[in-house]
Amino acid sequence: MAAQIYSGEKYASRRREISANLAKRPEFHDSKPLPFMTREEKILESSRKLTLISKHMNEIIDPSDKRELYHLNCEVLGIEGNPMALHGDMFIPALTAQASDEQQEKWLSRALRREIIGTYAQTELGHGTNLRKLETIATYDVDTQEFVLHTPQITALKWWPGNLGKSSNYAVVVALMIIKGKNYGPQTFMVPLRDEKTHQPLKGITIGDIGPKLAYNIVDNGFLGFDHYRIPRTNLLMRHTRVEPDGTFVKPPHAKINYSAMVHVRSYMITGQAIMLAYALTIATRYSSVRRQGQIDTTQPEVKVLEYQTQQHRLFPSIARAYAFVFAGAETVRLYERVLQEVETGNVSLMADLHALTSGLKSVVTHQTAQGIEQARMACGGHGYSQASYISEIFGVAVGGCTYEGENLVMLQQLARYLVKSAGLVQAGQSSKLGPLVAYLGAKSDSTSLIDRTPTPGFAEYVKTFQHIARKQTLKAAQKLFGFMEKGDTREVAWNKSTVELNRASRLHTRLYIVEAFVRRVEEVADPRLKEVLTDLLRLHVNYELLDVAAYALEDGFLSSSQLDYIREQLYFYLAKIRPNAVSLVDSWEFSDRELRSVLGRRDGNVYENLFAWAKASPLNKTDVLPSVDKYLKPLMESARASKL
Ligand SMILES: CC/C=C\C/C=C\C/C=C\C/C=C\C=C\C(=O)SCCNC(=O)CCNC(=O)[C@H](O)C(C)(C)COP(=O)(O)OP(=O)(O)OC[C@H]1O[C@@H](n2cnc3c(N)ncnc32)[C@H](O)[C@@H]1OP(=O)(O)O
Ligand SMILES: Cc1cc2nc3c(=O)[nH]c(=O)nc-3n(C[C@H](O)[C@H](O)[C@H](O)COP(=O)(O)OP(=O)(O)OC[C@H]3O[C@@H](n4cnc5c(N)ncnc54)[C@H](O)[C@@H]3O)c2cc1C
Repeated sequence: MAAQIYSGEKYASRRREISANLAKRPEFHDSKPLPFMTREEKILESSRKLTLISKHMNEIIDPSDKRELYHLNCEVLGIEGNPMALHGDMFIPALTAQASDEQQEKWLSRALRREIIGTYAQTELGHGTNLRKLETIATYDVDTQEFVLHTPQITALKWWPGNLGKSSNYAVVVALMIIKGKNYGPQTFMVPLRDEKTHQPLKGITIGDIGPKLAYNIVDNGFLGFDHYRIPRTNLLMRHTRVEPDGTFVKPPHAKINYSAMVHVRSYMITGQAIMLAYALTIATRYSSVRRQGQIDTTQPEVKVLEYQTQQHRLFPSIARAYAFVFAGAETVRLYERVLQEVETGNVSLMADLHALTSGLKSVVTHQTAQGIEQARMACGGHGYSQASYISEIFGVAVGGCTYEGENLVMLQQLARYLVKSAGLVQAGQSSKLGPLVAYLGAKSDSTSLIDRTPTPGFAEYVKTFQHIARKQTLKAAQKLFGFMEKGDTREVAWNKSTVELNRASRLHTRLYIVEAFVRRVEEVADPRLKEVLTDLLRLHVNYELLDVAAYALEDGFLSSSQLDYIREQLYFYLAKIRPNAVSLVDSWEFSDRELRSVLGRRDGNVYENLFAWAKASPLNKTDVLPSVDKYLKPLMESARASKL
């Protein structure tokens, strides 16, 4: 099963080897539990381990293999980030996709050798979503052939970029490019921020950390201001866009080609989110198979809480989603790598499809992941609320994904733009022009769903039902938009009046895609035992997801209430059927205890002993009497006692 999750036996077994190798190297382990450290201690500890990784990486992994590096980072550095997180996630991808060969020789090679540390500085105090209204300006000075970077007002301060505050000495900065008074929109520049020897900020740069966040606090998200700060013309990233010495602008082959670093993260983060969801479910499912509370049969001992149907309903559909997301994530990464290669040859035809797909997936997956993690925390009762479970940190990191790389409701609208265009083609009788991701929009629905109308409905009946729902909502939302426009609204006003419906269409389209990705993967599985378990999980998934969106199919009679009853019964049947395999389904992700960092979710199942040992190690228990008691509480009680006398 691990080979299914990790798209092949090779990487699955490499993960095991890497974990086994690290188990023998105590210097790579957390020196104490992360929840017992201050933010400063965590940053120090993470930097220590980062240095070790840089020194010994070649002994443990093939550093050219992104997935091996990812696993090494998960084991050693964990999810709370590290001082070079953005260096790998965005700085290097931005240089790879946007720097010219010459620029890559100058900077990318140094970045890859970790001679310099970089980040991606785009978002500002006043603007994150609307990139066209960024306020940092890069004005071209033809005389000196330099760009002058400037922060004209407080809202133009860069704000949020990861590792900007304290760790990075370079950044790919996004600024509005002005040449001879003309605004050429957001462009990307390579900008030195700190002296390479002293790490002091360079003259003209104001820089620092933005302070603690909900989670992800090892990362020093930062602020950055420029005071007429000059960089050479050749620091504009010029793989696709160019500015000649005389200020002539040479257009890229696609207007949004400079957004590639964002598309990179959106493509990869689907898998990252699936893994965080699986972390939380591993913890909660293991704990639920140890925790005993209450009885189902009063003549029998107390049961494991995993026997309760409500507990299964709380956890198992999310287990299915974690599998679905990791399968969909593998597809987005493949498409991203393909598009990256095609763009190199000047073919930008798939950029819009990739953008639409990743915008929708990013939004749906992060939202459902956060929901699933929070349910997993609640499924652990009181102990879920303790940081010993580590689920609160997993939640905090994962839920950030709803905001970063494009706020979810905004990104759903990006997909909606694509869907509306596709609906326009259908309306114009040009369905043959629809791309493969939306070809179903041009098909005709059956009059009713065939679920429950054939002896054992296959996945095709479910897929057709999801297609019907997504198609109906897309065409309806597009019709609403077109209707407002016909009545005289501008497109923008009409769009704003239709966005709740449009975003619904985007979610339904994306959920259909996720179901299809799951079906595609299960169909490929050859091993019959594995296929049976995955088929059960997929059946749980399709029934659960369909129930969740059934209102759309009930309202036009595509599904009847008796079919809905059938779907509910199927769901309950598969909850029970999956129960014996539940722990194996989470164990199949093969997370080591070190990677999971959860006292509650350890493989040995000694929950109570481990919790007690953890509590005893809490910094507060170092002394029996805290200074706060000596200083305040004792005098308070003493004076209360004295006044009573
Ligand atoms: C490897 C990593 C693995 C795991 C990660 C795990 C953890 C990560 C941990 C922490 C976080 C790390 C980093 C976080 C970083 C950041 O957050 S960086 C900042 C990200 N910011 C955003 O995402 C901003 C969101 N806004 C936008 O993207 C854009 O402004 C916009 C909303 C898309 C609108 O852009 P714009 O105004 O320029 O465009 P429109 O006029 O609305 O649209 C014009 C047409 O362009 C098309 N378009 C837009 N973007 C793209 C694209 N990227 N590719 C292709 N096409 C694009 C758009 O669809 C329109 O097309 P049309 O409909 O045909 O006109
Ligand atoms: C953990 C974390 C890490 C980050 N790392 C980086 C980084 O490394 N580099 C970087 O540059 N940035 C980074 N960011 C910033 C992040 O990308 C932005 O916060 C994000 O893109 C959202 O933009 P915003 O903050 O401007 O939100 P806003 O756009 O202000 O959103 C506020 C509300 O307005 C709504 N809204 C906005 N526009 C529209 C619209 N057109 N239609 C309908 N509703 C709208 C949103 O849906 C939301 O409800 C990070 C953020 C976080 C939380």
